[in-house]
Amino acid sequence: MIIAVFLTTVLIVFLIQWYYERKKYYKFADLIPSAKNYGILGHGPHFLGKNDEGRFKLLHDLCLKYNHLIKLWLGPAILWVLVNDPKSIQKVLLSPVCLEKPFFYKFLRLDSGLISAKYDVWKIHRKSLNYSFNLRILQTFIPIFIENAQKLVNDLAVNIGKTKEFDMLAYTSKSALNMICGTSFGLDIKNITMGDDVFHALEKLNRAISARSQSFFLYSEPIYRMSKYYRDEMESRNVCYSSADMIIKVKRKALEDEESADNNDHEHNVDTDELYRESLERFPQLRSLKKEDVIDQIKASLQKKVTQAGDEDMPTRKIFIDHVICNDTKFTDNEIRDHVYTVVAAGSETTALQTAHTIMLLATHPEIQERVVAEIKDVFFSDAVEVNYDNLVKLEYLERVVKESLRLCPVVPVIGRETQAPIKIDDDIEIPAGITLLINFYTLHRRPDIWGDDAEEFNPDHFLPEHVEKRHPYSFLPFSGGQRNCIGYRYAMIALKTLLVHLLTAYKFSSSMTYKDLRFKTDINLKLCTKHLVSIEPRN
Ligand code: HEM
Repeated sequence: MIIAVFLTTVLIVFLIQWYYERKKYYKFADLIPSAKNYGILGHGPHFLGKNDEGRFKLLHDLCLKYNHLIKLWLGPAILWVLVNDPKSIQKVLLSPVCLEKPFFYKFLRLDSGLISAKYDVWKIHRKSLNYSFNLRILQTFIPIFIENAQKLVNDLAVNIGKTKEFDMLAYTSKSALNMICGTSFGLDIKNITMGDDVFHALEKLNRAISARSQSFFLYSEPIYRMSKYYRDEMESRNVCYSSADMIIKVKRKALEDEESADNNDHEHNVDTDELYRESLERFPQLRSLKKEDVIDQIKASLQKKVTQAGDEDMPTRKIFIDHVICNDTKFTDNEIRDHVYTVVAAGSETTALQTAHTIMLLATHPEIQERVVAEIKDVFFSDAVEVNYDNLVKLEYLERVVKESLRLCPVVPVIGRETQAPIKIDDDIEIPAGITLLINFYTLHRRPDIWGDDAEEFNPDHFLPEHVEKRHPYSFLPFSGGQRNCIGYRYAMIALKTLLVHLLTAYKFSSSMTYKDLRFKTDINLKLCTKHLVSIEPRN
């Protein structure tokens, strides 16, 4: 009895102390506005009973209304601060104390993948992987983008003349996955057994992770493990991991074969007797050494020269997979797997969705579609004009169309950061360490005070240079900003433009849907609530 009273008293004292400490720590939050707070339930009841679309819309409306900062309590203990205006967003994204990702990125279970890695791991890996995304490497990908774009055009041909509309995303998804395999892994998807199964596994995995991040109760690992989502996640993860492992195995073998072929060539091509004679002529002092020793020295120095030449060239030479598995990076097997999986997950669905969203915008705006096509015809006026980087840069209107699509449909609509030290957002508010900050790009891109009265309209002229220069540079952030921005942003822009040039040259896209029918929801990425329904007619 005495023990029970004692333990209860200790627990009560502990809870009171915890409550006051927490109150003191979160005092800053009193200065941040919010919608009605339901005490111990926080702001949860606002979101209750809403579907994915409703929750996303509510978040958008709240961020528009509280256009500087807004707080959201998820129950009594979890606080999120949404940072909404370009000036504050710039402060956060450029701050060295906001490079950490919040707890929910752990749900991805990719400890070394760039998206979710802890800051200390991320900074080493990002520096190393930047090499694989430099412009010189990306330009060498254009033939692979073209090959995939032509295949996409051919695949779509079955829909010519059909009255029933088809789902554009189903086609772009496979194409984007093939592109990543071809470019980042140097693989031809036909030669490996990665296809529909990986594609469906990635979708299922995204659904499970997204369901977890949107349900406060599933944050607890033991509770989540009892849910259907956990089983789905593990099943899909196995499929993705075995494909990643296979990619690594195939590439390791190819690199080993290449290396031994190089060595053999090298040994076969070198006439050591000839070199021995030459060396003795140039360096008579070598005559005092044994012939075998001299030849060994010659071979060693030749090998060194080959390696050094390779190293000099290293930053521009290696595609992603060769870079992560080569010995220079010293990545462990688990790290390599996380990187491979991250690039598939981060690079394929984003490119697929953005292409499909852009096609929907053009299908619902025929006059803009015709203007892009006219520009493409101007630049590629004959079959002899190549689709290469320089010619893609000439497509200024297409560039504005792609940017407008990224503005209205940023496929990564919301990101998170965690403060590692206090950060002053404005004169009144200093946010302490350990707080989760969210940035909602979808809302930022639709603020009428930044984009004007036609903020909700699809108007590529929002990106005319005279309009761009009047806006705050952090008003448009589809690829995020600062050091932890999207490593693949140039890749994505080149891939998108190459796909669109081929699609729009081959077909005229139309849809029975109107622009107003395009409603959005988010799981991890920004999705349409409906399918991307279009029909096509061949262009001549
Ligand atoms: C339209 C296409 C794309 C969009 C809109 C996009 C957007 C973004 C955004 C907003 C982030 C920041 C995420 C965060 O902080 O939580 C990000 C990160 C990342 N993206 Fe992309 N992305 C696209 C395509 C790609 C492609 C094609 C690749 C790879 C080939 C890629 C690889 C990555 C990686 C690895 C990160 C993590 C970077 C880091 O933290 O260092 N993305 N992306």
